[in-house]
Amino acid sequence: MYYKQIFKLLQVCSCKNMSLNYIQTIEELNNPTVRIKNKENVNNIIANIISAGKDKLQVISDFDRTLTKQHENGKLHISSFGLFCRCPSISQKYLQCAKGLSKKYYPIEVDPTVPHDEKKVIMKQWWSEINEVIKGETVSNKEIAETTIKEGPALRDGTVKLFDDLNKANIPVLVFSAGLGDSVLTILKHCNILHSNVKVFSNFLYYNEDGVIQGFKNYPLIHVLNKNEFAIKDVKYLNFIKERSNVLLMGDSPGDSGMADGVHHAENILKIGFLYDNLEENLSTFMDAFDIVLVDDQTMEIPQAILNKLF
Ligand SMILES: Nc1nc2c(ncn2[C@@H]2O[C@H](COP(=O)(O)O)[C@@H](O)[C@H]2O)c(=O)[nH]1
Ligand SMILES: [Mg+2]
Repeated sequence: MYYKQIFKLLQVCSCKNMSLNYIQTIEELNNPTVRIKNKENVNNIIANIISAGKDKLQVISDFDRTLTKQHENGKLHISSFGLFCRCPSISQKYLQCAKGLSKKYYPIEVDPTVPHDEKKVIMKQWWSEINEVIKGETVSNKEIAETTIKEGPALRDGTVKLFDDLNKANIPVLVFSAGLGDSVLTILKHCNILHSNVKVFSNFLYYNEDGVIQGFKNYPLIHVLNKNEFAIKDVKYLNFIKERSNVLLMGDSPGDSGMADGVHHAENILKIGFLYDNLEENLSTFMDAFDIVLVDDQTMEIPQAILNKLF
C-alpha cells in the first residue's frame, strides 16, 4: 500500500508539474506584452484545452480592435461603423450625428471610472440613437464592399494565418461584434478569411425594397456591454459547436469577456484581452476580466502559439 501511495503522489506531482510547464514551453507567453494574473489557472485551462484536442474547441472573437488592429503607429484604426461613414453616398446629416454621438459616447466606453451598470445604460442609448440616425441612409452593401477595398482597417498581423489554420482544423469561429455586421462581413471577405467555419453575429442593416435603410434587423441591438446576454440561435452553427466544450475567447473590451456566457456546455474558457487605451487605468479591470492580457500587442502571436499545440 505504501508504495502505491508514493507512486500516486509522484504521478499527481508530475502531472501538476507538466501542466505548469505550459507557460514555459509556450515561450511567447513570456513576451513583455503578456500579463497573466493567475498563472496556475491559465496553465490548467491551456492543459485541458490541449489534452481535449481541436475537436473539442471553438473560438469566439470580437471584431473591432480585436481582429482588426487597435492602432498602426499610434493612428487609431477605423471601426466597422467608421467604415460605413467613409462610403460616398453617406449623408452629411448622418456624418454629423454619428460624429457627435461617437464624440459623446466613445470616451465613456473606454473610461474605466464609469460604473459598469451606468455605462451599460449609456452604451444601450448610443446604439439606439445610431439605430435612429441610420434610418433613411441608402449606402448599399456593394458600396460598403468597394469602400472596404480602399479604406478598410488592417487585421492584426497573423490573423489570416490563424484563420486559415482554424479552417484547416475545422474549428468553429464565431465573430461576435457590436459593430456594423455588414462592414464586418465585407472586411472578412476582402481579407479572404470568411471561411466556411466562420460565422458572424452582429448588428445587420435592414433595407426596404428600394434599398433604403430602415434601421437594424436584430433586436435587442448588440452593444459593447450586453454580449453576455446573447446565445446563438442559428441551428446549423449550434450543431457545429454542440460537442465543443472548450472556448478560446478574444476581445478588446471588458464586455467581450462575457461573449461565451451563452455557451452553457463550456468546460474550459481561455480569455485573451487586447489592451491599448488608457493602459494604466484599464490594466486591473482587464486582468480581472481576461486570463491573458496583451498590452499593445497588434498581432495574433499569442493565440497562434497556444493553438499551434493543437494543430
Ligand atoms: N466610429 C464609430 N464606432 C462606433 C460607433 N458605434 C459603435 N462603435 C464602435 O464599435 C465598437 C464595437 O464593435 P466590436 O466589434 O468591438 O464589438 C465599439 O468599440 C464602438 O466604439 C459609431 O457610430 N461610430
Ligand atoms: Mg472590439
